[in-house]
Amino acid sequence: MAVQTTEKDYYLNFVNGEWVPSSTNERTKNINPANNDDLVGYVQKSTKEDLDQAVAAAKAAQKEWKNLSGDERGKILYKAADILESRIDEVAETMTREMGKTLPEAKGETARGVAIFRYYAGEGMRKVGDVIPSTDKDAFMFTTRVPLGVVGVITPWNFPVAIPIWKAAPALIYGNTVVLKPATETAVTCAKVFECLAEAGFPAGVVNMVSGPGSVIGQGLAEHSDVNGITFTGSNSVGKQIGQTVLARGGKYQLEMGGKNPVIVAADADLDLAVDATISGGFRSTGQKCTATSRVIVQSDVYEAFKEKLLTKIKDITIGNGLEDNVWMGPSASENQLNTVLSYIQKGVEEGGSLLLGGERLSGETYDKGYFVQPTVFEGVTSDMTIAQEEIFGPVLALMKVDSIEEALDLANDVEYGLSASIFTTNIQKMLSFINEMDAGLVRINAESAGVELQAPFGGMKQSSSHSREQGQAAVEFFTSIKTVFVK
Ligand SMILES: NC(=O)C1=CN([C@@H]2O[C@H](COP(=O)(O)OP(=O)(O)OC[C@H]3O[C@@H](n4cnc5c(N)ncnc54)[C@H](O)[C@@H]3O)[C@@H](O)[C@H]2O)C=CC1
Ligand SMILES: O=C(O)CCC(=O)C(=O)O
Repeated sequence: MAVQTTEKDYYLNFVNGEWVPSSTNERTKNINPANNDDLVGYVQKSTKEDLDQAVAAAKAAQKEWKNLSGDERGKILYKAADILESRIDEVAETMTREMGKTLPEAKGETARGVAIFRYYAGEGMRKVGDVIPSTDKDAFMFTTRVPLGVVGVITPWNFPVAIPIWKAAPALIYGNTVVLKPATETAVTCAKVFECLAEAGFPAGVVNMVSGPGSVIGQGLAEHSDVNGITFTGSNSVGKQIGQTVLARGGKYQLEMGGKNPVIVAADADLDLAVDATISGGFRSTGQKCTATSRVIVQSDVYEAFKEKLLTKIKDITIGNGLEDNVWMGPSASENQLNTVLSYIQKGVEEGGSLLLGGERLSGETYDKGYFVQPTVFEGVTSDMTIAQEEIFGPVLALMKVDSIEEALDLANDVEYGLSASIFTTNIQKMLSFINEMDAGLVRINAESAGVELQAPFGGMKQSSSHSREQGQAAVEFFTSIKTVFVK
């Protein structure tokens, strides 16, 4: 196996079992968003020609790969898990340097990647179909599943290890081959995951990675007639464009997009628990999760008490370079993302929200070379304001006061998204109303809005997804087709 770099800090594409530069040899420089003097590495700025080579390799490898037994494919996934586990510290440190989340979070995410590999490795030994009684007494009818073929995987920068793995691992175990386009912002971290895949011994062409601009490599994958399915996580606008492109050529697609996730705090809630979960859900990963809490809907009886506890605790948050001990929140992942967050904050003020805390870019010696923003809390936010409707992807909470749980539920549902939602209450009737009435793919009771478990289905309602689900057993629905067999 060729080594992954031609020079220190240069990361190549992985195509047909080899590490290769892009055909133009152009690169993008990735720096640490906590300290822009820190160079993380250079990644390939690939072209359509590079992509075509990867797709051709994946297509050529697919038949032999699908004809292995599930157990044989699973053994390679187990090996990938072991290799990633042995490199957890290095991969996590790269993640922290490349996109800013704190080292404990990055380690947790890498460990989750290991567990996802193992979960899907085990899938190779599980049932693939059902026996269905035929109306003909002499016939035998059953279902089996077949892979799609070549799967294009387009991933974002906010979970640079877990998302590529939770899409690629099920694709592979069910017999598909993969061409993955990582977000450029975190393509070094993804290259390290691919080093693990390269070492695990996948046959040439089964897994490929091509980095480069979304408009060229992402759009190129969506348009490619030899790519049978596209799985995407990222922004709503790009997701919809991909969906339309793939649909137009009759391919299969799966989109996981934004969220505008509420937490409801009922009058009977354990307020300390609700405060901790709101902070964790809203500010971990600097608010850059599609499952992040962004709207906090509080019953008026406990509004002032909740607000006081929340603001007191937020003031204790330590902000800085996520590699340092005792730092709880890192920077925004890029200058672009920081500017997006600051512009939403400005809009919040202009549209009449009251800024209770934060709202500024952090400055001073620790912060000037990075993209740090203060944890920010608004109150007096109404549903018609931009910060109550659009995904911010930053550490910004909007407090909204309501008189009843019915009003809270109406407000919680009054957005175009429906990914995740939480309620804090000790009352069983309120829990049940919330479970029934909340339009979200993930509803959580007395727990923060983020917190996806790899063995459970994950995906959103309304504009948050293509109405499909990924992870857990649900993944089989996207990555395979059912074949109904009738034997007589
Ligand atoms: N649902 C989620 O988990 C995520 C949501 N977002 C949201 O999107 C906003 C913007 O973040 P971006 O990184 O710009 O997201 P994005 O949607 O532009 O990027 C996601 C992936 O799509 C690729 N891509 C970009 N343009 C493409 C195109 N025309 N065709 C095909 N692929 C394309 C990107 O290179 C990346 O790999 C964030 O502020 C956040 O609100 C971003 C990342 C993850
Ligand atoms: O909350 C999580 O663990 C997953 C979030 C996610 O899928 C995302 O932000 O893209």
